[in-house]
Amino acid sequence: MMAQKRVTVYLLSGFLGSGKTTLLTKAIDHFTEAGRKPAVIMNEIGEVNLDGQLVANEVPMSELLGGCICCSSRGDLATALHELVTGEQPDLIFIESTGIANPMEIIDEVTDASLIIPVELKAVITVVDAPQLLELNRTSRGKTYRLMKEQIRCANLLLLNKTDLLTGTALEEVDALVREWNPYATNHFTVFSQIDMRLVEMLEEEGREAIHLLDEQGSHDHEADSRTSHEEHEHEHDHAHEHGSHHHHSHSHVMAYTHFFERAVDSNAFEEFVSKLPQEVYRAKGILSFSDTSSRFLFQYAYREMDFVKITPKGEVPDVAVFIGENFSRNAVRDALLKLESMFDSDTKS
Ligand SMILES: Nc1nc2c(ncn2[C@@H]2O[C@H](COP(=O)(O)OP(=O)(O)OP(=O)(O)O)[C@@H](O)[C@H]2O)c(=O)[nH]1
Repeated sequence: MMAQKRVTVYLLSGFLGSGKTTLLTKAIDHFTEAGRKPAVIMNEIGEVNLDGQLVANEVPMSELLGGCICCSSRGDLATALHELVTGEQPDLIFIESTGIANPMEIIDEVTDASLIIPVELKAVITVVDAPQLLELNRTSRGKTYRLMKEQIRCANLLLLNKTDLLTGTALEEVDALVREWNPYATNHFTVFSQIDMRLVEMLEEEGREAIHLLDEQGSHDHEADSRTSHEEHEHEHDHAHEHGSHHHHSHSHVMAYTHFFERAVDSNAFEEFVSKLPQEVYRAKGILSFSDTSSRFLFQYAYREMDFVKITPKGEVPDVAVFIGENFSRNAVRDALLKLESMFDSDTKS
């Protein structure tokens, strides 16, 4: 069966007060004007949603208040996603996490949800409070600093925000620091989170192999999606530095690839594929039908261990697997899975 249309999910990450809500309101305006329907999941540590006041009333919004998504009971976020998708049929959903959230936990929860709800996490956008990061880097390097590092590391797109408060050399310093932590994302200096929203649109297109959106304008330099070797990255990285470019685009820093199976695959062949996953893929999960078993299985993979549990999903759930990692080739994983699917051309069980 063809996979049903998925609602794009973007995770907005960044420390307290970095400029996430400022970005969110701009993104909502942009997508609404472009004729698309955005929805929002707001997570606040406090009991009231103040940021929500800044979002236009007609934008469907789900509020998770009184705690951080990453520590609250698992399932709240999935419930919110489910309600928005079924009740509002949005085209895209922005999740604004609290500034203290560990993004990996949220990525994990959204990708878990994507196994049973038609959503797909397309990218993590992290807003960095550039002056604060610089300050912490020079002084304490404590817990906040480490959290900011986590938020930066898992981003596909990085906004180095509040640059109006920094001088030229400080900008270079913060840019170098962030690049060291995450050479694969694109960095953009921003004031009041002002960026070209086509960069956000491009993240959505990426999964569909349409990565040349901005290339048509001739203004940006993209690496091909299939470039995966470390050397090439290093080269590109150095190259970008030589030219002092702040537009280092890399599309291999994929934090999630979602594969929808069109047919059942052989269980042994699948196991072998999983055992050979590159080590950059550190997490995977899925719901699968195998050509050689009668039951469906929930598949889990973490720290190079895999696990299969028989399940009977409730409702219509497609065969799907999500791969999470840093800097792995989405194409390589996809091609290997397509090959598994075509192993038994006569077997069309789904
Ligand atoms: N000077 C300066 N202030 C900014 C910039 N971007 C945002 N701000 C201000 O910083 C404050 C926090 O911005 P928000 O967008 O609410 O930040 P947030 O990340 O959503 O904050 P939390 O929801 O508390 O995590 C607001 O007063 C913004 O007006 C910037 O580029 N420069």
